[in-house]
Amino acid sequence: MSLPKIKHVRAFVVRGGGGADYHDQGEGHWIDDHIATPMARYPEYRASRQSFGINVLGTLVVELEAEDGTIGFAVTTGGEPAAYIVEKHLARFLEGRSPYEFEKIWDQMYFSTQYYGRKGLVINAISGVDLALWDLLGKLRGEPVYHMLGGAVRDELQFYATGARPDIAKELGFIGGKLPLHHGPAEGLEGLEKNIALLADMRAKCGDDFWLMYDCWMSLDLDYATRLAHRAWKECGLKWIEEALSPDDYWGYAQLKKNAPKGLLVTTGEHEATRWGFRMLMDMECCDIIQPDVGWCGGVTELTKIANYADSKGVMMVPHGSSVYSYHFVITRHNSPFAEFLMMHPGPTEVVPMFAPQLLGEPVPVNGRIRASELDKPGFGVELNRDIALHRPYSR
Ligand SMILES: C[C@H](O)[C@H](O)[C@@H](O)[C@@H](O)C(=O)O
Ligand SMILES: [Mg+2]
Repeated sequence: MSLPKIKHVRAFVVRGGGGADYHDQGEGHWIDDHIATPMARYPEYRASRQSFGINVLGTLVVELEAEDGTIGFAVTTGGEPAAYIVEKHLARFLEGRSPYEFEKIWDQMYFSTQYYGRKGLVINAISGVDLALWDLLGKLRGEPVYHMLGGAVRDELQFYATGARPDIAKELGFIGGKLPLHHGPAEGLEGLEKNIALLADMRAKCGDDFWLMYDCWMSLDLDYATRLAHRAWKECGLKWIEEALSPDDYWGYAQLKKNAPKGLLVTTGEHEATRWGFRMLMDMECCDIIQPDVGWCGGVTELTKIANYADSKGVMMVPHGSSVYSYHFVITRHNSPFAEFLMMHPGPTEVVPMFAPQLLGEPVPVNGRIRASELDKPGFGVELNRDIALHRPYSR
């Protein structure tokens, strides 16, 4: 069965914030409210992650048009530099090729950029192209991506919620709430006590059975992470400590996993990339759960390799919140028993689509769940909102 070949590759950026670069939010949003980061050692960059540029890249939209006019697309984080890489470097490996050649296309995109890529922005760009390719495949075949990945292993997805209000997440039916950590080592013991006090307050509001997690966004050192882990677990029943250390500190994570109290899970991976990076995390026994972002780790083609290796080692794989791009994957995996939902409402006091306004038809959890049948649309089941300000900086 042959399919129309890929005719055009286009890379757009979106002006006006929000969307796939979900840290690009307005004033007063919980996601930019004094959250601990590696830059918090500089007081001038402590109050807001936007102050040091967390939102500097912006959204990348990759669009693939087949010979018959069918379009597949995807969004991820990358903005103009990623658009340059797509148009000037990666497009040559797609135009004139069959969408079925996603393995060879991925291989050529990765190894042709290896001399300057391997992680970060380049792999974000490759991920965006790969996701658009899977969307195009599904649109051409009239199949949802999850069918092409092997079909659902359960009837529904269940979600934990990331945001500043786990108490509200519980009322909305989520299975857990992941809080952003607010204070890192630069704020000393006083900051640690504030971290514990906030968690204790949420534990009192949520009761003993509701999962509570801390997301540390790479902000800690091993000693602080060890102390936080023990106190948060013992005093507040923390379920997991996430991304405590620098993604490059595999040795630190391996030691943190040894230091952590039995019963507390150590998780990381959203800023890791490719099968090789995740093999390092798993072979060095750095964590209990790997958390790749399918828009940053290499796309579906690479996440399949990462997830299979995790499955063979008995490691859970719960992707970092990436909307439909992770939902279609998680529903097909036994070692992905639940998924993340990033609460993009400013409070957050209500459930709103993650990649709004860019995606039309984006499903959202109801009572903390999305039924597999809601994903039964071709490709990733969403359409690009063409009323937004799309700009193609490197048109050819
Ligand atoms: C809430 C965290 O600080 C990040 O903003 C979040 O995007 C990421 O770490 C996550 O796990 O959702
Ligand atoms: Mg995280």
